[in-house]
Amino acid sequence: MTMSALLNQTHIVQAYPHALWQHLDDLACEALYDELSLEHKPGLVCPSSNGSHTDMTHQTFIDSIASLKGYFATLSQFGYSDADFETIKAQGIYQETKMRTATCGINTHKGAIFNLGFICAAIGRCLQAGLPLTARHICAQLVTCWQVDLTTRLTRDPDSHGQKMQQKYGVTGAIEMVANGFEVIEHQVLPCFYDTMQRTQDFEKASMQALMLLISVLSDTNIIWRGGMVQLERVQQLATTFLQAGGVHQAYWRAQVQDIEHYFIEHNLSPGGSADLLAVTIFLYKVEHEFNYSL
Ligand SMILES: CC(C)(COP(=O)(O)OP(=O)(O)OC[C@H]1O[C@@H](n2cnc3c(N)ncnc32)[C@H](O[C@H]2O[C@H](COP(=O)(O)OP(=O)(O)OP(=O)(O)O)[C@@H](O)[C@H]2O)[C@@H]1O)[C@@H](O)C(=O)NCCC(=O)NCCS
Ligand SMILES: Nc1ncnc2[nH]cnc12
Repeated sequence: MTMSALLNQTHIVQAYPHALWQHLDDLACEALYDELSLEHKPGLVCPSSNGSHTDMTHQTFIDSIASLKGYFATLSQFGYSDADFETIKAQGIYQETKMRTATCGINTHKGAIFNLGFICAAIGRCLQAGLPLTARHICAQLVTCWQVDLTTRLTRDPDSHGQKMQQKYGVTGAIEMVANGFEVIEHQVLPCFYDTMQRTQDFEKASMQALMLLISVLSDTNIIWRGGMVQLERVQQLATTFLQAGGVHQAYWRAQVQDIEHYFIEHNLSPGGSADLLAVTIFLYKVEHEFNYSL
């Protein structure tokens, strides 16, 4: 980021704070919408398919995203004003209740409320500290400000699917992902997204390549919940094979993605954690892009 862009960023937060929080809120909701709009996501809800889900549709997700509007602005402001961990947590819990009201009780974006919420709080911290809004700085702020709180002060629900899978198989899940500052996104998935964008200029391809990379490396507790470790390893292998063969850079990549999609549906699997982290990747891309080049 150039010095003039950094000055602009500081100037904007001081001169137009509400416009900035609103802009971040819009970008986060857009990222969720981009994730939802991507077709042929294996096992996930897409515009033309409910994937492996019987209780939610594309409209359920649209309603869910609508219920999230404003939350990301609030979390960014909380980060900027150095709100304490309990305040951030209470807002996340409140937002989960709003989401469930909007979706008639269905869990659409529980993971995203947590992941993207903390990313926004970290963006607020960066703005307060005068740091450029890059993935590196945002992820570093997360670790510095909240790693200890996340690992020691967040009450774990022994009945959640994620915690049950951690107890049973010793895998890490959503809490560790945030507490470790989204290491896998900063160092692998976001660079993969940029690389694919640069090579193809195609947002759909970049999103699919990033999603497949996420599926290949993540201990996605949604997959484990429905299919155990055996299915987690199988789908990680399917995604790895796809990427090693060239991923979306192959001529017939769509046919291969559809084969993977069929496998997920046949085995009733859904990579909900990977979907959330695709939205996080897209959001970081949008933030880096907007704040480094547009201001
Ligand atoms: C802090 C919590 C997120 C605690 O999480 P916990 O460890 O208790 O696990 P879960 O409650 O099971 O939820 C975690 C959600 O995170 C996503 N996820 C899964 N694996 C990973 C991973 N490795 N890394 C990051 N994120 C991951 C995933 O969310 C998505 O899937 C949900 C849809 O799933 P669906 O297939 O419908 O599954 P279910 O309805 O659960 O079951 P079936 O249909 O299969 O029967 C959807 O939410 C996606 O977003 C996991 O679900 C949090 O629970 C918590 O404590 N919240 C309270 C608020 C709070 O403290 N907030 C902090 C401040 S913001
Ligand atoms: N598109 C999607 N389908 C199912 N679960 C999800 N969790 C987050 N996004 C999802």
